[in-house]
Amino acid sequence: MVTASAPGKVYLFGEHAVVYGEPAVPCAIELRAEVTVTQREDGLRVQANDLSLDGFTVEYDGDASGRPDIDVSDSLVDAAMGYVNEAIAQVEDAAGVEDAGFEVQIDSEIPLGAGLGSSAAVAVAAIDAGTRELGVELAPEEIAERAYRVENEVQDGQASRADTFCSAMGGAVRVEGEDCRQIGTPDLPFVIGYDGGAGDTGALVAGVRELREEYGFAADTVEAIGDIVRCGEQALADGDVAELGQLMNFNHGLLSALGVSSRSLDAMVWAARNAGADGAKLTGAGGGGCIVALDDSPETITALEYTPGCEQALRAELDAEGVHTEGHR
Ligand SMILES: Nc1ncnc2c1ncn2[C@@H]1O[C@H](COP(=O)(O)OP(=O)(O)O)[C@@H](O)[C@H]1O
Ligand SMILES: C[C@@](O)(CCOP(=O)(O)O)CC(=O)O
Ligand SMILES: [Mg+2]
Repeated sequence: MVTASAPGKVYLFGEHAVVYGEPAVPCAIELRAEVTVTQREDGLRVQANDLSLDGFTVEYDGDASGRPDIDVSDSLVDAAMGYVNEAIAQVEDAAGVEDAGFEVQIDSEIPLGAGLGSSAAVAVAAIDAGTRELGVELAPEEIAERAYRVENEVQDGQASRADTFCSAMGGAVRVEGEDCRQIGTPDLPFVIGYDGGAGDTGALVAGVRELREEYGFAADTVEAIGDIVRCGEQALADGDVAELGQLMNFNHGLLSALGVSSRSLDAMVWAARNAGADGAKLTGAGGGGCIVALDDSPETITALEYTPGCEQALRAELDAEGVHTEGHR
């Protein structure tokens, strides 16, 4: 039995545009997904207590159909189970085995589909735990690359390496295409506002792709997000938190123009700004879920808690720890 954990993340800048080769800067946060993998005689058995479909907690055996016995559409089931199933396929590929039997248990502090990278954290931790259970030890960079393949597969060939590299390595990272590196940052206190909702990453990415193909100015908007990231790198190097906040605000406006914000995300962004945060933007795919604010005032959490549509507000520290095992017996 091996347990591994990996962190979620917030995007300082660059989500969506990173899918088209622009740079992005995600930062790992101290909310983690823990995955325990145990070899078993036959088949795959998954226990995911935080994942519910149609009100049912998901627990499934990889029987002939490979599907849990619940009354929801195939596409919803595929979306829910895809990350774990593909991660196990990567484990088998890395270890050079076929049809290994596994019991997989997932315990996660990261809300699902909320832009905090739960899918990447689960994929990264599952690959680390699964390969170690088979006696294979992968470098974090290889775990990141294999977890990227998981996201790319589940998101229909539309994923960047940003979430998975960040989750595997920890800290702040810069990702541009295949160029992935860790970067230093000044002390960045984050406040997260969560509306209790979720967005469908694959569908939101596809929506941006269509806009980008249809309108030149949407393609320009994606490029402009890349320009913001390039300015942001200088602000990070200078430790200029006020400038970082300003750039986050601009980035949110451009994401909104690309159609991936929502009423509750906008409300939380404005509440944080009005309470004195240096800047605020949605994080991740959008549609619903979380905003991240660069917090300069203790009032920001309270202001968010009183914002209609906000279900939870919390402080989140940068997590320097990427994927690691919790115990190996
Ligand atoms: N605790 C969990 N247990 C099982 N699957 C999970 C868990 N957390 C995330 N996932 C998988 O990740 C998907 C959400 O990923 P995604 O839509 O990319 O949103 P995000 O990465 O922003 O949380 C879920 O539908 C599920 O397949
Ligand atoms: C929209 C995107 O840039 C980030 C998605 O993040 P999340 O899954 O919503 O946490 C997609 C990607 O980079 O693969
Ligand atoms: Mg995701």
